[in-house]
Amino acid sequence: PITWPQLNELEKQYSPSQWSHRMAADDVIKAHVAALKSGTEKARSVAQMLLDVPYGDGEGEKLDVYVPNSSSPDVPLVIYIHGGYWQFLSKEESGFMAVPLVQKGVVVVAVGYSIAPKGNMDLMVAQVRRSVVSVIQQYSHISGLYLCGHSAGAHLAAMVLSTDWSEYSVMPQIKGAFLVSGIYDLLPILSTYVNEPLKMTEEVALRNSPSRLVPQLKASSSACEIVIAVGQNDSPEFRKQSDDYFKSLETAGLKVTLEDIPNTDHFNIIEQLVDENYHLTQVRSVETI
Ligand SMILES: N[C@@H](CC(=O)c1ccccc1NC=O)C(=O)O
Repeated sequence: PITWPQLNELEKQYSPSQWSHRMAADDVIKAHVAALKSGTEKARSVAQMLLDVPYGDGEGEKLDVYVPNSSSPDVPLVIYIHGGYWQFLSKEESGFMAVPLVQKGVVVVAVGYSIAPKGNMDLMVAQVRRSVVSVIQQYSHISGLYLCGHSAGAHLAAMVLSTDWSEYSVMPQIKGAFLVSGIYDLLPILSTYVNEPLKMTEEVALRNSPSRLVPQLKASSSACEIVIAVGQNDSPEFRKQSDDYFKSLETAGLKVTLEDIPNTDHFNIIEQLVDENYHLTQVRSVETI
């Protein structure tokens, strides 16, 4: 069980489990992990897949591909980047949203990356960027590439959109990005418990904050349709992170919308993507197909 040190106000703002209206903090995290696990088991029982496909030489550099049965080559592909504060979770419980997508003929890729303390922020950002390059090299025939990330994964997805691809062998054209309950400015978490395993310096936090890379995003991803989603019951600070990032992207002239999802918290906002009738699943399907 997770023990709660005294949290100061900022740390409480950055403790998503403290804000759920459904359950106590420990229970909401347990329920979240259980939902992700059972959803991924279900996806693995219904979809064809390729597990542990390497995208680099590093130990954690593997991804899982969930493939639709109707194998037309010209299909959309969604890369899902899991959350967990850059220190929890893995691709092993990140195939949960594959079911409604695979049924609609979409390929879903769950990316693994080296969480802290093994990995650090620079490495995780470099890994997800390389995973995207590897996917388009292997699936060059796809009709469109989409990114979806939750929480820390939304941060990493925003960093992918903000990549200067000139140092890479290909220039990914990402058609849509679905950023769910993310953190886009890393400076506020520097002084919190979240940074204990990450050990970010201010310099690291600055260069890995999507909020400071909007000009690069505009240069690399100006055609991308971006949806920023946040839960009604996310903390005020999390809601502000989404709101501020939305405003800067909008001001920069990007194609971006902000979805404020009623009756959801930081955890069930993404868990419910297993449900094809859920509002966000519908939004995402419209974006994707
Ligand atoms: N201390 C954090 C823990 C947390 O965010 C978390 C823990 C386990 C698995 C996932 C998590 N967060 C988001 O995906 C919290 O208060 O929610």
